Order: sequence, then structure tokens, then C-alpha cells
Amino acid sequence: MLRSIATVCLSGTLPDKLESAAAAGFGGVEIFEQDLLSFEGTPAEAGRMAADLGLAVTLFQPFRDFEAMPEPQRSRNLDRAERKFDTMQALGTQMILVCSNTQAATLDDPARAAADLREMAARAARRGLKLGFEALAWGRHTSRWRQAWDIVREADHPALGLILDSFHTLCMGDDLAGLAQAVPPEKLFFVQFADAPRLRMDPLSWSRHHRSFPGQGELEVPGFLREVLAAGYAGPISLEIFNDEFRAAPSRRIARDGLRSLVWLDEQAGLAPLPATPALSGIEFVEFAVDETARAELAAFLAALGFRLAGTHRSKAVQLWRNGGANLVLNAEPDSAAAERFAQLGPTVCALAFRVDDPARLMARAEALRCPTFRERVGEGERRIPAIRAPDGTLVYLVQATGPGDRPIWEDDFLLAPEATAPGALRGIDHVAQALAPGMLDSFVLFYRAVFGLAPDAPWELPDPYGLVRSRAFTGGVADGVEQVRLPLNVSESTRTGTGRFVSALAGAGVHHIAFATADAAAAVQAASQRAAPLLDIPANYYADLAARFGLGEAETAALQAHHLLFDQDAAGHGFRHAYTLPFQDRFFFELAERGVGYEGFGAANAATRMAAQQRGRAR
Ligand SMILES: O=C(O)c1ccc(O)c(O)c1
Ligand SMILES: [Mg+2]
Repeated sequence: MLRSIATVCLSGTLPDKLESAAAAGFGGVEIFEQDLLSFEGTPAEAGRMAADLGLAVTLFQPFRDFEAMPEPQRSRNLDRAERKFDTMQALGTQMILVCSNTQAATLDDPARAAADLREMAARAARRGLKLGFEALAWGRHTSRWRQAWDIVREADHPALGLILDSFHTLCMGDDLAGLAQAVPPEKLFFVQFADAPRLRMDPLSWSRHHRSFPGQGELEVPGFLREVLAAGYAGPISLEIFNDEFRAAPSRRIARDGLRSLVWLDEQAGLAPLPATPALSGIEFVEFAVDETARAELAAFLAALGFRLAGTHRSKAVQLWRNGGANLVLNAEPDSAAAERFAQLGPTVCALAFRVDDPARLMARAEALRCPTFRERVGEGERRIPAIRAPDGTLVYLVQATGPGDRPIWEDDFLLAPEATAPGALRGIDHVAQALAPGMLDSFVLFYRAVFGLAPDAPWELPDPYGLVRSRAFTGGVADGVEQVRLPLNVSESTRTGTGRFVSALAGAGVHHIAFATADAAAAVQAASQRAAPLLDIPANYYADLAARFGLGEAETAALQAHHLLFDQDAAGHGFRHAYTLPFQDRFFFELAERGVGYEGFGAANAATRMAAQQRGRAR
């Protein structure tokens, strides 16, 4: 089916929008009138530009507030329609969208609405054009698709049909039940798709500012597509998203997200299968871009956390640092992707590596979802780890999960030190938190959901002393009832929060902290203290409140305090003990986390205390 996107989804001028849509792989565009009005050339030139890019103009949207107006507006509207038909013919599109009238003056008279639409359709038909009628959720007298259909049916003109829009239906808690029985396929002229977060808001503001691509929100868009297909619809699948962040973002990224959302939607609706989502079994390593100097400084920081140099790459300036099951790679190789990242941003995380059951299958899935792939130069006999790029350019390596008897992936490429397998206090990586510019969150949500099959948890809000931080966590890869991969994503509109400062310092997104899993946080902290690790001090008031909140005894509270530990407990009594380091060069920081079995969170209740302590640390 033809994939189409409305120009209103994208930023820039009409030529920018068309080029981005074509580059992403769309076959059609809905043209919004405003985009045409602000275009320098003629409608015919716009139409040629689209055609040259291989884009069909699937629809033109110049009209609103048409049906059931009293005279003289009624006649004026019909005259105006003729001018719009001229434009459509120049543009080379057949379909005009008319959305239900929102004006106070419109008559509550479905028969009049039908008669008016019939008249417009008759005029359109004379020119070989077609007219689709769509119910807006806030339409004055027509707000549901069934009402719009009643009007279209009563008008009974072959050039008049129904347009559906998933947002207008789903935002009202409505569905398409009965569509296939009521509406013949040839009357289903066009269908628009949009998702949205569930918000308590009037539908107009919700629709105009908070729509998102399928898979980025919480509406049941795949079910909507299934119903539309069951009704025999075979026309374009068209995205129509009004979203302030989309219109402020680079149009190429947004167009690519849009296409990705449609590939995912087809899979979810059972239309076109993709290679299956992976079984994730953890984060094998996190890789830092460093140079020689930064490497020495970061290595010293890690050594204080009990990490040891466990291996050196056979052919590159790359080191493996390890503590128990936690692996960190420090990459100082010149002329590499890491070096490029370092040159731009200084010491930062440049790659994450996920353990998956079948890297080749996941690569195929990612490519089908239009993820850029990456192939690093490798030396002879070395392993090439397949990698894809996250929306911010961070590399995501896909590492074969190994069982107890298997050869570890490290042995091909690294000269491992004898202490490589020495026991350590850390079990692995509990979670990796990324700080994103606000406009990036939807891109990441779609990336993790579509490519990895991870589901976002409910959104959280975390109060930094200098503004709000919004957080959404992705978790997945359940094994033995425990989540193996946890990825909180944080965004902040304020540039003064820890998240905001990190994002502006980095000119983009990146890993802001890494939490290591330990079975005994107090012991891990004690060992780190003895090695003079820089740990974050927590104020005494925190502990007084904690004791009161959870009814902790004096000795237990004192033990937490002595170890800089924060504490949380869920409703079922599963506990979480965690401590933080100071940031490395005012950039990223680390966390030591002891997660009681069954605890699913991240200590969000402690985030305000942690962020305040970090901001105080900066002020000193
Ligand atoms: O917000 C609007 O006005 C508007 C216009 C056209 C549409 O197709 C739509 O879904 C919303
Ligand atoms: Mg619409």
C-alpha cells in the first residue's frame, strides 16, 4: 500500500519537506494549503517537483468550515471550491479533504450538510476530482465517523466518500466497530494515521500539539489499521501529525521516523511480518570515546570503583575494564567512530552493546525499519560486531549471547589479562540512563519499541532544583522473571537541570549515567570508599525522613547513611539500595545499585535528593 505523509508533519519549506519525504522512502504526500501558499513557485511547479521525486500528491487540504453554512457563505464556499479545484489540477492530485465544520454559524442539519457536500462533489466530478469528508473530534455537529458516514451516505454521490483519521476516532474512546458492515470499500476514500499520548485535554489542543507517529504514543493504532483493512480499504496509509517538536526538528530525521512507524505498524497489524524482535539478555558493555589523557583519568576513576584492566585490543588502542560481570570499553583508537565522537564531544559514551539471541536476525529487522547500520574496520581474525545507530548517532552493538560453556566474545579481539575473570563486586549493568534533548524523546521511543520490542513504562516527572526532568524507561528481556535491560530516557525543557546542562554541553543526547548491579551495595560502597572513590554525599535530613517513611530502625538507617546509600521500597516491600559517584569531568556519573528481586523501579523517589546533591556539588 502506498505510504504517504502530510507536509504538516515536517519542518522547513515545501521543497525541504518533499525531499525529506522522498529520501525516507514515502511514495506520496498530503499537501497542506499553508505549505503551498508559502511556496515561491506555482502549484504546477510544486506538483512537478513532487512527481520528479517519485511522490504522488495523495490529497490536498485547503478547505474547512464548508458544510451546512447559511447563505451567503454557502455560495461563496462553492465558488471558492472551484478555485481550489484549479489548484488541485495544477498540483496533479485528485482528492480534496473537507473536515467537519467547527464554526458557530454552521447549521445543525445533516440533510443540509449532505446537500452541500453533494453539490461540491458534483462540481468536483465534472473535473474528474473526488471529495472526502472527515469528522474532526471537535466538529460542531459532526464529530464521529458514523455521523460523517451518515451524511456521505445520504448525499449519495460517487465522487464523495469518507475519510478516517485514527486520532479523531481513538481520542474519543471510539472505535471502528461496524465499519466493514456499514461502509462499502469504494466509499472509504482515504485514511490518516496518528498516535498520541493519553492526556486529559480538550481534543483540539491535544490534536494540534501532541500527535505522534504510530508506536510513539498510547492509542491502539494497529487495531485501527486492522479494522480499516478488514473493511476492504486499499488506499494510501497516510501520516498526519501535528506536533510542535516535529516541526522544530530536522525534517529528515522526522521523515525517517515516520516511515519506520509505518513499517512497524504493518507488522503490528499483521500486514507484513518483520524478522522477530530479539530476546535480550543484558548489556554486554558500554563503550567510551576517549583520548590517551582522558583514558588515564577515566581509568583511575573506574579503578576506584573496583574495575581492573582486563584486556587490551589486539590491533587497536582499546582497553577492556571489568569488575565482575560489568564490562566497560575505553576506545582511544585514532580514525575510528569513537575518535570522531571524542573530537566533537570529549569523553562520552559512544556505544552500547546489547546481548541478543540472534544478532543477524536483529540486523535484518533494524534494516527493514530503516536504521542506519555501521561496520567498523576490523583487523585480521577479529570479530566484526554488527551495529546499528540510535537516533542520536550512538552506536548500538548487537552481541551474540553466550551460554556458560561458550567461548566469550572478548577472546577473538582482546588479549585478556589473567585477572580478566577475577571475581568482582559487580554483577553487571543494571541500567543505562540517557539524557535527551526534548525533541528526541519520540525518536528514541520508536527506536526502542520498533527495533527491540521494548515497551515504555509510564512517564515520570523528576524534580531537579532547577526545573523538571521528564523520564520514560524502557525495560525488557525478561529472564527468570527479572528484566535484563533497563534504559531510562530523561528529557528536560530547562537548560539548568543536570539533564539539561548535560544535553547542551554535549550538543545533543547521550548516556548520562550507568548503574552497576551489585548483590551488596553497602560492601560495594565500602570497597569504593577505601579506594577513595568520589561518592555523592547525601544530607542527613534525607535519612531522618527515610526512617519515618519506611519505619526503618536506627541501626539500619545509620548503616545506609554511613554508606552514602539511598533507599526505596515498592508497595510489595521489595527494596532498592543505591549510591552515586560524583560526575566524571562534570559529564556522566555512575551508580551502584542493589535491586531486591521484584523491585522494578529506579529509585525515582530519591531522584530529587540525588539531583539536589549533585547541583550542590557543582556550586561548591
Ligand atoms: O486540526 C485540524 O484542523 C485538522 C485538519 C485536517 C485534518 O485531517 C485533521 O485531522 C485535523
Ligand atoms: Mg485528519
